[in-house]
Amino acid sequence: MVFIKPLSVYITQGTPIKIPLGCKKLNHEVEVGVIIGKPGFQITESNAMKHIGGYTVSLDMTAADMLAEARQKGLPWTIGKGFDTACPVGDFIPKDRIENIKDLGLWLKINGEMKQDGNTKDMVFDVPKLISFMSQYITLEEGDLILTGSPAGVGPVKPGDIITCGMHVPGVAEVTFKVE
Ligand SMILES: O=C([O-])CC(=O)C(=O)O
Ligand SMILES: [Mg+2]
Repeated sequence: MVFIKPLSVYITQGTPIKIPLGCKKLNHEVEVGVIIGKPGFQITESNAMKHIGGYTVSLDMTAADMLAEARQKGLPWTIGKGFDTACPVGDFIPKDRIENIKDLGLWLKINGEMKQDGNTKDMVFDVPKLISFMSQYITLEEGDLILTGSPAGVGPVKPGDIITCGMHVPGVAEVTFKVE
């Protein structure tokens, strides 16, 4: 199952995360962001890594109550996943800085308290599989950003919270966002 966020909803550090109108449960989901470096259609799993340009620490911010309602009614996820500021991203991490994308630790803290601490080795579908699957249907373009699913510990944020997140990789800077 894949969904799309509008291009206009991604933000970088310095811009606060805003709770969408009427949302009563805004969840954090830290995810590895994969940035496409070389376009492709119907990419095989064995060729998938060649299409990656780099990575970023990403947040799949989710209006969980609105998403739950849409899910229950069988309606699209557009607002629950695609409201303004729903896709905070960190700096570009060149591909060669990540030794093994299948064994990469990522974490998220709220106000200094660890909430998510996972590893890509626990992913249901690994990164090459995700790239291959999506590209069977959608041409991937240079600069496309694929969020890859969140580890355990997803939960709500509230106004004033400071979210920090990062990867367990020496030299990869942590990312900070404020919730407004
Ligand atoms: O919100 C969801 O149910 C799905 C999702 O984005 C994730 O698991 O990362
Ligand atoms: Mg997610």
